[in-house]
Amino acid sequence: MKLSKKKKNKQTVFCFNVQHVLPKIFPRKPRDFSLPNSSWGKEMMELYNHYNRLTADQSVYLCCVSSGGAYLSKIIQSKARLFTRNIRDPGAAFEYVLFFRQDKLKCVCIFQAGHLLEGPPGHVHGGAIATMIDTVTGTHASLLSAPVMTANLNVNYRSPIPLGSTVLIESILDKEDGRKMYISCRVTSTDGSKLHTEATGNCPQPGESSEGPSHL
Ligand SMILES: CCCCCCCCCC(=O)SCCNC(=O)CCNC(=O)[C@H](O)C(C)(C)COP(=O)(O)OP(=O)(O)OC[C@H]1O[C@@H](n2cnc3c(N)ncnc32)[C@H](O)[C@@H]1OP(=O)(O)O
Repeated sequence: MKLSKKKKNKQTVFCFNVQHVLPKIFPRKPRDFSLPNSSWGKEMMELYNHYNRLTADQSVYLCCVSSGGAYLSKIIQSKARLFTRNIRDPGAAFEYVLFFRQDKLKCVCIFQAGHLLEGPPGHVHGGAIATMIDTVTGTHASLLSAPVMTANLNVNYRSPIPLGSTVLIESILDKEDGRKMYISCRVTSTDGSKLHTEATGNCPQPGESSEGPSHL
């Protein structure tokens, strides 16, 4: 898989952009969702600025995963959106920005959970948390190797995440075994003092005979 690095708004951007990689499959114009918007709270902005500064030394990259697409019918293709980016109202759902720390082979995601992600009253839905974990681990494994599919994801919810709050989602590579990447992930408060969720996942590159995204 080809990844490109480019300078953008003084950031070094690790452009994990399906539009760039797969122009035939994802033909629509990409849109960058990783830039700050008016919905971002103070914590989200401070953390973004912190990691953004680190991009200057080229060991940290901002990962832009923007609009997606589909390889099915033209109708689906024209309507498809990357799940985590499909609600256009800023701040309503998944506000996140993902950085890849090449120095530590680690991904750090700053995630602000919007009001449409409610599960238990006042707190974030477990499926929304798993979605973000899957996004981080899947992107991480793909950056380290080639496009992967999540085969297995184990999630342990340790403490609820208040709706509207900002959390850190950090993933590390535990083990690589052939085309399987074992990634673990922790969701914590931004100061790291509170553990919200832990997860482990196995993300293999699909085999040639797989129905998975050999198209990726
Ligand atoms: C580009 C934008 C990116 C944005 C980031 C978003 C990331 C989102 C990630 C996802 O949500 S992916 C969608 C959810 N996942 C799926 O739909 C996957 C469905 N499953 C499959 O397509 C296939 O089962 C899969 C590609 C995962 C594997 O099929 P293959 O035919 O390629 O391989 P195979 O079945 O031989 O398994 C490969 C290895 O993985 C192991 N494996 C397979 N399924 C497993 C499982 N469930 N648990 C543990 N290990 C598993 C399997 O044992 C084997 O180990 P060994 O090589 O040691 O023999």
